[in-house]
Amino acid sequence: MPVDLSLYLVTDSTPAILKGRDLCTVVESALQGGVTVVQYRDKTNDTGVQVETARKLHQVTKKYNVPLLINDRVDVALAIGAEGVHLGQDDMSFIEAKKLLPENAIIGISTSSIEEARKATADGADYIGIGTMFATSTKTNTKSVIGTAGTQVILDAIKDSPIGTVSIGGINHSNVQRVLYQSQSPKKALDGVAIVSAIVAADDPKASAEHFVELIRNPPRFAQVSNPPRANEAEALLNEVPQIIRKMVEVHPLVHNMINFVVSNFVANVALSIGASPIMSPYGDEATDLCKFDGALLINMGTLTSESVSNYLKAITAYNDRGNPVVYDPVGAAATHIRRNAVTQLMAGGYFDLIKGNEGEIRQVWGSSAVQQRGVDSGPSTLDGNQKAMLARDLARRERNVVLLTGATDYLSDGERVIAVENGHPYLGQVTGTGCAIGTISGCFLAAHRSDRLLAVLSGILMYEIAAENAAAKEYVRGPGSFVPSFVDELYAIRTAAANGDDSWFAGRAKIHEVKLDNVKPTTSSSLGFPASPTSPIPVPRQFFSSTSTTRTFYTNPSILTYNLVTAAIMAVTTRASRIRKKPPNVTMQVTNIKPGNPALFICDIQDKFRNGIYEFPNLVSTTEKMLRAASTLQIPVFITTQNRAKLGNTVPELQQHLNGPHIRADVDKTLFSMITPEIEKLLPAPDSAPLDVIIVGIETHICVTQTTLDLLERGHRVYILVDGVSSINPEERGIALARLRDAGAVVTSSESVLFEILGDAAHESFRAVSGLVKETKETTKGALGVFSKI
Ligand SMILES: Cc1ncc(COP(=O)(O)OP(=O)(O)O)c(N)n1
Ligand SMILES: Cc1nc(C(=O)O)sc1CCOP(=O)(O)O
Repeated sequence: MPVDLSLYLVTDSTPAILKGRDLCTVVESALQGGVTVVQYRDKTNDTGVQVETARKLHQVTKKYNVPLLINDRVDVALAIGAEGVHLGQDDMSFIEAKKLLPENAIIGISTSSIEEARKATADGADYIGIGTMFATSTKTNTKSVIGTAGTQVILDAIKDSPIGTVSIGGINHSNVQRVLYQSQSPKKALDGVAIVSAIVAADDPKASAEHFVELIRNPPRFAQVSNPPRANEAEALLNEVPQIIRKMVEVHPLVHNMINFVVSNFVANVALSIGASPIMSPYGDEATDLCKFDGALLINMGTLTSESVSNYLKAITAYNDRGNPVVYDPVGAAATHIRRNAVTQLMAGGYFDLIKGNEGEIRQVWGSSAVQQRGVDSGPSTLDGNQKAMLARDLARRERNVVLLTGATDYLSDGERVIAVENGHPYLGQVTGTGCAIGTISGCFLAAHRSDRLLAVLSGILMYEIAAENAAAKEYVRGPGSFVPSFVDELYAIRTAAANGDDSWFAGRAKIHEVKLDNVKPTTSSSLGFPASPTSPIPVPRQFFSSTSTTRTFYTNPSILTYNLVTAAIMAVTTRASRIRKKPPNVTMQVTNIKPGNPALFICDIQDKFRNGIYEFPNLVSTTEKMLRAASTLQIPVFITTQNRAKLGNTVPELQQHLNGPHIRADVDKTLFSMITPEIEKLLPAPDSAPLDVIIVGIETHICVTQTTLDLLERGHRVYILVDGVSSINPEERGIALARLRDAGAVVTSSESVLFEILGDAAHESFRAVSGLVKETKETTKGALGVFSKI
């Protein structure tokens, strides 16, 4: 039965959301506002009350000719003759529900991965709920937060099916248009959004629903129509650049900079010199007024503080709502946990017309957990030109915006066209703020010319980099110091020439070409949990200086640290262990000082049935519990297996309470001895991504732990076996297995040692929490080491 999913209301009877009001009254008000489907979701009342409430709700929904679906409970749906049900992955299966329900009943299934979506599609579900879009306090035990990027991947995977789709989780008036716009894959879009709190908790559910209807019907103000490709795109663009520069000078746009304090003055001068009007304001609330000048907003997170992200989000919302351009410069995106979290929050919190960064930053935004950035330097480049072009294109395609990946060659893409720019001068890489100023300049051009964002940003880059070349060529410029005033002068000179209609400064100067990627495979995601980046696992040093902002200065509060160019040592350690079963003695291993920079925790078969047989089982459980708690604090992905669960029982109850949360990536029952089952294999990073640092605990050391370790080493991952976290029935087997695995290339270490290696620094944001945990568990740690350290 075709159903209009566009505004799908999911009810909630908890006092925090319903606020003591009558559910039927709230739902009726929402129906008056335009809700198209209602799902009765009741997690608190018992069956009798649910049947009674559902019956009353049904009277209401029937008046509006809107289907009523029942969450989880096929029996309740049958009892009241509801139009259908919504089932989660742990509820009655689709097949069973189909047997019980009338032929034309609507059945929706919750999905959060490609596999679940494909299965629901193949089974014949009417629609899928795709979630969790954004973290939400309405439901805190959701499996994974997948955002627009994850949703897009799922939609793409089922693009050939007519199945209906709705997104759920954290959707409200300020993000609904972005959700619909950014999650759209080329061939399939969402059919609607499912909302709980933004309607049920609203003071006026009718007005809330009406507002949603209005927003859903219209594209966001920042939506772009893509321009048809032209035969000679680079040349066509170049023909337009001078007039775009003239336009920017005439418009005299306001550029609102939320920028790091180190470069603020320089950037303001650059903006003035090109004819724009800069304002530096880190105060989010001010954006409500500032956005009315219809200029651009720049978010540059170079000197992030504990208040920055909330201020940025306020400003982004104000500019997004007004449809004014927002530029994101994720300075030092991969450098620290704080910055990585900030990237996640900001990417989920708003729309960026342009994301601009060096290779390391753009890779972090793409989602690679492999990126290790030192300060805000890009770090050693691991991508060749085509790969950078592809990364810029694929990020722009995914986010439906424009991406500028800066470096000796800049790569600029709107998801279709990719333009490489080779202008600039090495002095730019020697002056603090020259990279940041590109973000500001781009904002000015985006504000002045909105119909083609790629052309706008390209015009800004060319003005900037040609000015740098002109400045460096002056005979009085002897180095970066004298370069700066000359550069500001040259920007001003181009602005003046442009204002006078003189384009001679531009003739023959632009060094750009279009990069054709027709035969290059897109950047792929091996799974939603581990978005792959097109990187090689072994970084190679960069050979050249940056022309723009590959290298930047690392600012931290309160002290300012400066790291210079790309001289950082490369911490590439190759673990090449061969699986002995397959390839006898040809084993090479050069691990010297590896650090678990990309950790994952593997918990192997800690099941009830083994409790009495395994040597020192309680000690093994206490170490595992500590590691699980630390994993939750540090958000380390966790993979769990059980061996033949039906026969040997579940993971022991002591650990169950720690097996929830988005960091729990898999809980798989297996018959294989190795944990690397097909399900888990699919969740591992793609072979061309950076390896994992897998920490293993569990049983038995010489069987499942051994085979898991060998499988991981064979795939190029690094493995850390915790002596105080693995055991066997015969204690002697432990020692033999650990010695063998160490020879094969694994690191045999202790839980405490690995935790402090992950922290690396007492200044780590989680240091207090983890050291507190270590202190709290010191007795059990001592007990475990007492029995397990004698290998
Ligand atoms: C439209 C829609 N999508 C997803 C869900 C979540 O359902 P489920 O996974 O069963 O979780 P609970 O709702 O039971 O907590 C939904 N209810 N509706
Ligand atoms: C019921 C539900 N299911 C989710 C999922 O991710 O499957 S999120 C969710 C709650 C959505 O509530 P709100 O609109 O208030 O954020």
